[in-house]
Amino acid sequence: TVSRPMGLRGKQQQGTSRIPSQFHKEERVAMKEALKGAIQIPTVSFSPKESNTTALAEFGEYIRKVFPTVFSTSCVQHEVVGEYSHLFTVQGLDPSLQPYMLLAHFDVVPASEEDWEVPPFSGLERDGFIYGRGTLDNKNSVMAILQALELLLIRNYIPRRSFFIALGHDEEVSGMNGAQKISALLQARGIQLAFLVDEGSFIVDGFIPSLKKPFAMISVSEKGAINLMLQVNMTPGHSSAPPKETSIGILAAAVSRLEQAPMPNMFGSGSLKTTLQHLANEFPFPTNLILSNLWLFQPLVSRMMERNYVTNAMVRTTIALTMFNAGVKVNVIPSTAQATMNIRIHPAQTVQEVLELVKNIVADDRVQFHVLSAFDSLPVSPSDDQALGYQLLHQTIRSVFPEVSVVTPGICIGNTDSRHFTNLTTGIYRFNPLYLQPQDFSSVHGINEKISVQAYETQVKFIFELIQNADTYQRPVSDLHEL
Ligand SMILES: CCCCCCCCCCCCCCCCCC(=O)N[C@@H](Cc1ccccc1)C(=O)O
Ligand SMILES: [Zn+2]
Ligand SMILES: [Zn+2]
Repeated sequence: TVSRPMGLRGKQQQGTSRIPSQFHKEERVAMKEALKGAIQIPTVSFSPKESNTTALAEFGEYIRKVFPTVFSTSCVQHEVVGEYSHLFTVQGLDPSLQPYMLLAHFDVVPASEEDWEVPPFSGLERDGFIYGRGTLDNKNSVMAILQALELLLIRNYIPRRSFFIALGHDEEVSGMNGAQKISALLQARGIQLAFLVDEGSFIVDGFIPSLKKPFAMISVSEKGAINLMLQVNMTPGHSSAPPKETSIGILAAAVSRLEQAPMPNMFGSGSLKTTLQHLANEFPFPTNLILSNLWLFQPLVSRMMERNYVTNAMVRTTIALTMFNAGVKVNVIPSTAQATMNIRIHPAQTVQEVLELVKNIVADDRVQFHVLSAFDSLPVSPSDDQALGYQLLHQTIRSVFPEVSVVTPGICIGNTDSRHFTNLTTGIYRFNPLYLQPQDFSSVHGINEKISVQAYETQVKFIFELIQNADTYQRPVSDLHEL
């Protein structure tokens, strides 16, 4: 499918000429150095209660220093929210246009020095790549958004459509103090957004072996989640005379049953089916035929999707055992054993349905269930011809990445700060304008996270174009006739 963005025409905004996304050599050097400096500030979120607050504050000082025009232009207002997060309001010339939001986060997950080829907070450049924690998740977006705005303002660009830039400081530990407070603040001000763009998907390359060409996936929803703790209490005692069953044994058997019984495959009622239908013609024979006839081959394709961890996560609710605690001494049988799991809910299921399934699989009354937190999957944002945010992303992908022939809606298997903004818009799109291969995906929250200098420049270019495209949008002619 060579899909074209509908409803957008490449017209210039009246009175303001389009600014080409070409950057001088000095600007390109400055932009990569600015990213390196951002990586060097260890803005680590360890837990909801523990983060490197010195680094979070330093980051605020840093962006003031490297983006002076953003902070000194009268059409841009800046506020600190929740102590460390940042909200920029860029006032456009035309108040009749509904504002949008660009969202990103600058906290990062921890990184242990010894496993990396280069120190994770060095921002070192090697063979055309900048290394470090946050280069893909998500300081690249934070810096690229501010960089693009800085460059537009330096060129005297005045936006027509107002927009917000929200930069969260605690996304990696749930976003309750950053994104959620920004959302509440804007709601109190009566703001409704036309759409919002956040992290969460990419131009994906090499995740499906027979698909040789990369394609852009814009995530229009994200999975729900449950953090669930299972606990077994039994009588403690001397290990020399053990009972037939212990708290540890009972709990281990319960979690093993969960691992052995995956949740049902929901391929038929999920967005991966739509994604694959968009991609059908990109596959060689006979896969193209199979994907074009899912009415017949759905059972086969749904099983194929289970073979890879990422596509498996797109077709079902997954359960990851992440913490297991019991016992304090080698000759003491402990009274309590606890296992904590992180469940990611497929949009076709609810929190309640999943909890019921889990209870039925565990099927042991001695196992207690403690729901630590839970939320359903996020609403599906529109991706039709009239969906402004989706169409603007589509248009911008086609102009900045002309080699990418397919743009498709998809689902984000992780959670993002964007989930705190459902009160402000129905158009939430998760897309990072970067190529992502399976090895890059492993580096996110893993080791040797890196971004190529060229990819970062392209990300800046993408946002530079997106902001201008948001100002030149015109409703399709067919729509106007209906008025
Ligand atoms: C046709 C199929 C093709 C396959 C495409 C493969 C695409 C792979 C792209 C995957 C991108 C996943 C990006 C996920 C971003 C999630 C960010 C994140 O880690 N968020 C945390 C947030 C969180 C939530 C709650 C508590 C603490 C943190 C997360 O754990 O989800
Ligand atoms: Zn992230
Ligand atoms: Zn992350």
